Formats: sequence, C-alpha cells, structure tokens
Amino acid sequence: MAVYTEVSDEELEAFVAGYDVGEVLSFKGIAEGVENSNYLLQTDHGQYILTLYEKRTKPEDLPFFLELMEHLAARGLACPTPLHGRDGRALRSLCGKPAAMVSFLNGMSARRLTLDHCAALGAAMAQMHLAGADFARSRPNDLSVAGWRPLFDAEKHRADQVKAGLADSIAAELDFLEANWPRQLPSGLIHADLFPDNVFFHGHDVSGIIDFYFACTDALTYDIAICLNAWCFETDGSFNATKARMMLNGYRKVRALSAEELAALPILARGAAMRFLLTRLYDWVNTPAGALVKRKDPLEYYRKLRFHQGISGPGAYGIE
Ligand SMILES: Nc1ncnc2c1ncn2[C@@H]1O[C@H](COP(=O)(O)OP(=O)(O)OP(=O)(O)O)[C@@H](O)[C@H]1O
Ligand SMILES: N[C@@H](CCO)C(=O)O
Repeated sequence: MAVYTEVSDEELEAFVAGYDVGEVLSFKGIAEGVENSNYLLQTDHGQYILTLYEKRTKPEDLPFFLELMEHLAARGLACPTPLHGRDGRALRSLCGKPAAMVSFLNGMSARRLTLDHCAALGAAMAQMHLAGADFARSRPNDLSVAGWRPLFDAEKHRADQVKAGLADSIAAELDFLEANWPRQLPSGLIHADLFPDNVFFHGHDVSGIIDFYFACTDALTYDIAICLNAWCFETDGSFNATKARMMLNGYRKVRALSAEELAALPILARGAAMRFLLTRLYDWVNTPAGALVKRKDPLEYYRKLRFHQGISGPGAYGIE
C-alpha cells in the first residue's frame, strides 16, 4: 500500500488550515500506487488528493510537475489541478515531506483493456503532447538512456538473483542502446509513466490522466513506446499488434507521426522496456519481502524487451 508516511490528525488539521477547503469530513490512505503517499481527503467543499512526495520524486522537480498540471488543465486536458494555499503556494510541507493537494478526478482505470481503450489512449496522449507544446519549463528525462547505466551498476551484482544471466543480458542491451539511441526526434512534454492505472475512462473515452510525477522533456515518440509496452501486451506475455495499431492510429488522428518517428519505435520500445526493467529490478532487490508496497515484476519487462529485440521493424506494431 502506498502510504509511506502516516499523517496524524493534528498534522492534517494544521495542514488543511492553510487552504480554503472547508472542514475535514474524512481522510484515508490510498492503497494503489508505489511512488508517493496518497490520501483521499473529503471536506465539506469536495474531495481532494493529498500527496506526500517520497523517495524518487526530487523536491526541486515539484514546481515543474505542479505547474505542468495547471498548464495542461488550463488547456482543457482532464488532469488534476493543484490547489493553492491561502498564501498562494501550491507546494507545501507535511510531516517533514514536500506535499501538495490536487483536485480529485472522477473515473476508473480500465480493468480489461480493449481495442477501443487503446485507440482512445492514443488520441488522448497526442492531445496531451499538443497541450504541452507551449509549456515554458523543461525537465530532462533522468530515466532515459544516460540514466540507465548508473541505475544498473548499482544493482548488477544482484541481478542474477532474479534470473540467471540477467546481468549480462542487460549489459549487452545497454551497449546497444547507448550506441544507437535516436537523439534528434521531435521532442516535447511527455508523461513518461502513462500506464493503464494512470488513465481513467468513462465507457471507452478517456476521462482523465493522473500521476505526472515522471513527466519530462523527451522524444514524444518515447511516450508512445512506453504505452506499447504497458498497453499492448496480453497477460500471457503475447504482443497484441491490433492494440498497437489502434493506439498508433488513434494518436495519428490528432498528431501526425513522421517516417523517422515510426522507424525509431522499435529501439524506443527497447529503451522503454529497459527503463521499467531497471527501476523494477531496483525496487525488487531493495524492498523487504514483508513490506506493504507490492513489488512489480522486473521480468515482465525483460520479456517485453526480448520481444522488441526479436522484431524486424515497426511493421510488427501493426502499422505500414
Ligand atoms: N487526482 C486524482 N483523482 C482521483 N484519484 C486519484 C488522483 N490522484 C491519485 N488518485 C488515486 O490514487 C492512486 C495512486 O496515485 P498515483 O498513481 O499518483 O500514485 P503513485 O504512488 O505515483 O503511483 P504509480 O507511480 O505507481 O502509478 C491512483 O491509482 C488513484 O486511484
Ligand atoms: N508504472 C511503473 C511504476 C510507477 O513508476 C511500473 O509499472 O513499473
């Protein structure tokens, strides 16, 4: 469960007094999520999400994330909007951690992903990319190719505990990615963690996007590559090219993809698989077995990486 920091009634009361949100009616921890501590706050004015930022979210990046959500919401994207305190600040502190409150979005993530969900996701992602185009701030992607080797080096002595030969496979793939990574693709604001649990649907329409705490400035197509991995594999590990085609075509109806962007998809998908393999590996070997947070399987992303290594080109994603 993603509540790393327990908030006492007194601390909550003092924190909420900094906002014009009325009286607290209820306050409870949210089980989902792995990165930050999230609470659902109900007051007589409405519902809010209170987040205390933990381990991987760097305090200096928080103004970027909070201003980005305001920017996207102002352009009509359904995403959480940060609340400003009575002093005008959106970023505050609670229990010694940076903390903020954002608006609560109604909606549910999809339990069973359909072709229609994938098409709607593609269109919503492209709309988000367009809405982010004039966001004035930028933030480098510290979990892109330059960040993978140091992440791996810290854990490689333990990788083979997860799977024999894994350390050598990762090292060889990193050599390939570092030598061939495309660096000239159209770049802009990307979400960088657009997994099904971060997208809400109403029927088959996207009704909200949450969790912008990995957002950064990078190749727009890298966001698509992350989604190819997170949305287009079935639970048995097989790749569903029809889902990929629906997602890519949904995207292309809103923002055209150049031949160069399409050609880069296989290597971007390998890189995206590497990113989640490495962060999951890190969490796998560093989270005690009895911890309340559920660890995610790094080998799921190793298998996805193997799939992309084996394809001959972007045609494997159902596109011409
Ligand atoms: N603005 C919001 N409106 C409604 N529900 C929200 C909102 N923000 C978060 N939630 C709920 O809290 C859960 C955890 O949020 P979030 O995904 O941001 O956490 P996280 O720790 O960053 O997780 P992860 O990075 O693993 O996805 C979500 O799955 C959702 O149920
Ligand atoms: N979406 C990530 C967890 C949050 O960073 C994963 O599935 O590994």
